[in-house]
Amino acid sequence: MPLVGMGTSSYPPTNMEKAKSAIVEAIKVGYRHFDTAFVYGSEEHLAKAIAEALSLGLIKSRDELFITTKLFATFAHRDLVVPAIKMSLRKLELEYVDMYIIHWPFKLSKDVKSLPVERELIEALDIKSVWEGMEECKRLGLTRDIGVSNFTCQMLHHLLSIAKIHPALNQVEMSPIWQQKKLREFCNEKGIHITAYSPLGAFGTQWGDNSVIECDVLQEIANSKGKTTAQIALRWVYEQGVSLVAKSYNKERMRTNLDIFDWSLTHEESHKIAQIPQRKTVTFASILGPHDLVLDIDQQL
Ligand SMILES: NC(=O)C1=CN([C@@H]2O[C@H](COP(=O)(O)OP(=O)(O)OC[C@H]3O[C@@H](n4cnc5c(N)ncnc54)[C@H](OP(=O)(O)O)[C@@H]3O)[C@@H](O)[C@H]2O)C=CC1
Ligand SMILES: O=C[C@H](O)[C@@H](O)[C@@H](O)[C@H](O)C(=O)O
Repeated sequence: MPLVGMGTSSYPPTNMEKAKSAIVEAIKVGYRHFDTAFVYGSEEHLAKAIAEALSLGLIKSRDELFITTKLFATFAHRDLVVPAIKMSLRKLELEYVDMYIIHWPFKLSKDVKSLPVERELIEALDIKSVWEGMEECKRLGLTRDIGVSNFTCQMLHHLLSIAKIHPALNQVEMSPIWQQKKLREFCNEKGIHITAYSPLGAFGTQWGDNSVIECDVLQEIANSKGKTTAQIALRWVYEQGVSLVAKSYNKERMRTNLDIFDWSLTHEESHKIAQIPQRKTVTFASILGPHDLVLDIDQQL
C-alpha cells in the first residue's frame, strides 16, 4: 500500500471534468493510492481518470494503483454489503478494489436523504453481521482486503473477538492537532494498520478548519526548514509509521504534498509537535447532528 494516498472527498463537490483531470494529474505526479467512498460521489471520477491514465500510458495496468472504497452507513446490514460493493465496483469500472472499509461506525436508515439526520434514523452498528458481509466480499475476490474506519478501541475489541478475517486497517482522523496516541497504541498491539484522514485538518472544507494549516508551531518549523506547513504536518504523520490520505485537486499543492520523503523532522521539532494542544476537527455530531449515540462515539474517537 503506497503510504501517501490522494483523498477524493471534495468541498464544494467537484464536477466530473475537474475531478477527472485532477486525478489524472495526481497519477502524473506520482500518486498511486486513491481513497474514495460511495458517499463522496467520486467513484465515477476515479473510473474515468483511470481509463484516461491507461490510454495516456501513465500506467500500464490498473494493478499499479491501490484503490480504497467504503461501505456507506445506509448499507450497514449483512445482506446489503455484497450488493453495495458490487455497486461501487460498477461505478469504479473495476473488478476488484484493494481495500473495502466500513465507513462510519453507525447504521443509517435507508430513508436518510440528507444530512444531518433525525435521531430515529441512526442505530448502533451491528458489527458482527456487517463484518460477515465484509468477509464475504473478500472471499468473493471483490476486494483484496477489508478494514474499518472511525472505529473506537471498544469497537475494535468487539470486532477482533468475532472476526474470521482480521481487519487490515482502521482509517481515522489523525494530524499534529489530533495525534491519536491511545488508538495508535491499541492498533499497533493488535496488528491493525492505521491510515490517517484529514491530515491537513480538512482545511477549507465544511467538515474541517484552519487548526493544522494555521498552527503556529507548524508554521514556525515550516519557515525554518523552507517547507510548507502542510508538508510539516504530512511528514509528522508519516514519521509516526502510519499511511495517510490527503486531498488536493490543485496541481502545485498535490505535488508538494507528495514531496515529504527525502527530508525529516529533527528530534527537537518532533518534540515541539508532540506538545501541541489536542483538538479533534472532524466530528460526527457536526455531520449527523448532536445525538446521544453520535456524541458518545465522537468522544471515544
Ligand atoms: N473515513 C472517513 O470518515 C474520512 C475519510 N476522509 C478521506 O481522507 C481524505 C483527506 O481528508 P480531507 O478531509 O479531504 O482533508 P485534508 O486534511 O486532506 O485537507 C483537504 C483540504 O485541504 C486543502 N489542501 C490540500 N493541500 C493543501 C496545502 N498544501 N495547503 C493548503 N491547503 C491544502 C484542499 O484543498 P485543494 O484541493 O484546493 O488543495 C482541501 O480543501 C478525504 O479526501 C477522504 O478521501 C476524509 C474524512 C473522513
Ligand atoms: O458532510 C460531510 C461529508 O460527508 C464528509 O464528512 C465526508 O465526506 C467525509 O469526508 C467522510 O469521509 O466522512
